[in-house]
Amino acid sequence: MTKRVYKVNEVFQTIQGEGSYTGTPSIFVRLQGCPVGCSWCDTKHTWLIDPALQVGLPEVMAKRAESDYWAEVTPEALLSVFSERAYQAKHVVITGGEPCMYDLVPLCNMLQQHGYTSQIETSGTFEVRVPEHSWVTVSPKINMAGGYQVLTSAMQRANEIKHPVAMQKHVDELLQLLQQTATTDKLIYLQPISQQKRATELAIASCINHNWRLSVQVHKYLGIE
Ligand SMILES: C[S@@+](CC[C@H](N)C(=O)[O-])C[C@H]1O[C@@H](n2cnc3c(N)ncnc32)[C@H](O)[C@@H]1O
Ligand SMILES: Nc1nc2[nH]cc(C(=O)O)c2c(=O)[nH]1
Ligand code: SF4
Ligand SMILES: [Mg+2]
Repeated sequence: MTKRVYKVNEVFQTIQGEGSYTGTPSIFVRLQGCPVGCSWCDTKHTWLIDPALQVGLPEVMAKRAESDYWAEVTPEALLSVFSERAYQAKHVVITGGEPCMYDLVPLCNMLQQHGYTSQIETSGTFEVRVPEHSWVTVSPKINMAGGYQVLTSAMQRANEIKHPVAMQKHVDELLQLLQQTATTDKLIYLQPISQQKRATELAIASCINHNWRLSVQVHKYLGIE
């Protein structure tokens, strides 16, 4: 039987700042662990699962800053926290770390049973184990140092593809991946890496050129989580 327990780094309510749900009040559940190793990753504190850094859910909920502490949490305990905190958002974004290291089916089904929609933010380097009703955002990490490859099945399951870019090489890699995986029917977003001016200009020009969409990490411009 699937073990219904997840290693959680943080839980918070904010506005979704990326992709097609941008602007949607959302509860973020950030899972611990990612082996992909993107040099520009903005959540490096989620990479390692250090057994010495396991704490309880109350300690995770009490965090005031990013840290690599994590807690083992069941879907039921997460729902209790949502109601204790009186969260109003009905959309739950499961991110990480790399959330697809986990079987997300029990969590997403439980959320749906309680009236929440779910969205997964994934690199597409693990099999995507989610129910059909979950919205899947694949942010492909092409030929990362760790040897991680984007799975064709993840590209096929995606509802949207959101590709971080800083250089023309990143745009070319995306074009090649879309061709290789015969991806023609997805929403495609380019997301400038770390709000750099040149990355943003490149993303704007490439979006216009290819008729893709722009995603600018709105939360970082607003200074919110
Ligand atoms: C931190 S990742 C976690 C989920 C999953 N590991 C992934 O990569 O999709 C969430 C999103 O942030 C993007 N991201 C991470 N660091 C970024 C940065 N410095 N600038 C722009 N986007 C970034 C990722 O590409 C991904 O779309
Ligand atoms: N506001 C907000 N929107 C986000 N969209 C994706 C995020 C992520 O880290 O996966 C993220 C995040 O960390 N904050
Ligand atoms: S796959 Fe996602 S969490 Fe992992 S290193 Fe890359 S951006 Fe960060
Ligand atoms: Mg983020």
